[in-house]
Amino acid sequence: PPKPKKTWELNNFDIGRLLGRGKFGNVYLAREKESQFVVALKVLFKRQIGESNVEHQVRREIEIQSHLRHPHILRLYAYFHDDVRIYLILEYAPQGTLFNALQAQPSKRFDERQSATYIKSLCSALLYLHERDIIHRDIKPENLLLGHKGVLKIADFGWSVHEPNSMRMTLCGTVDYLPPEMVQGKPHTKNVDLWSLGVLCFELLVGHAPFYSKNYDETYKKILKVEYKLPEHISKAAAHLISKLLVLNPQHRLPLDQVLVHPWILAHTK
Ligand SMILES: Clc1cnc2c(Nc3ccc(N4CCOCC4)cc3)nc(-c3cccnc3)cn12
Repeated sequence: PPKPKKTWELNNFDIGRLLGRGKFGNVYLAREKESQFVVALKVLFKRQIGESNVEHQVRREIEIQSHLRHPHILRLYAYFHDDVRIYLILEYAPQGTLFNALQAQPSKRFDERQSATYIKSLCSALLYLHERDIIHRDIKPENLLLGHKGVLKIADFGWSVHEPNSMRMTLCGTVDYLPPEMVQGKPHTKNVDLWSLGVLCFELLVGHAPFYSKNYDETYKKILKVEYKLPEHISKAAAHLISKLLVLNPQHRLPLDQVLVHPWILAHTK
């Protein structure tokens, strides 16, 4: 990876194809000219950031992300800016988003082995983040990338990027993953990640989110009532784990270290 130079600039890179579009800017494939090292270059427009009043969030997210080192967290190598844009030099994930991979499945879902492998990887990344009091990583398929050999990487900076054609993005992103306490605007703790983990586990195995419905209000109602139905094909062990994560009271959700040793995870991962 590019060694931390004192400053980087745009002409240090050859810019390749568009990888994805975001609310604040786009992500491009890029290659550092000297080292020929391939990266993803995320371009954020200062004006949009200013207008949305998220400068402090961008700064905080960059500060956090640049210090994280974990096999299931996408690296932020460095960043630079000009008068119009902020550029993030990120690890390139060669197999794209989990959202894309899910869509590419003929059945639109993963089998138990693949799903449990993703959930286990995510669990270890979340443990690493929670140990550093970092929460709310906004885990959903759009924000999870697949690296070399399909290894899962949390890739979010607090705002999601989405496929040019992903239907699910709304003005503030999909609400499918919001836990009850956030739907009700209560302060959120790191247990929000346990809820989102349960939503993701459901979506990987079933092919759609548990509280998915035609509009926000319907979804909110279902979330607050924890109203979801599991299809027949879901195993008892998977159903049990999901039921221990999609719990209204944040304190009663299964802690990450217990998720890692849940029978469903142990049965389907090596
Ligand atoms: Cl940050 C970051 C690092 N690497 C990526 C990446 N990598 C990536 C690889 C491969 C393919 N393709 C593989 C063949 O089929 C077509 C897609 C796409 C993206 N994508 C996104 C992104 C973001 C938003 C929407 N969609 C993709 C963000 N990334």
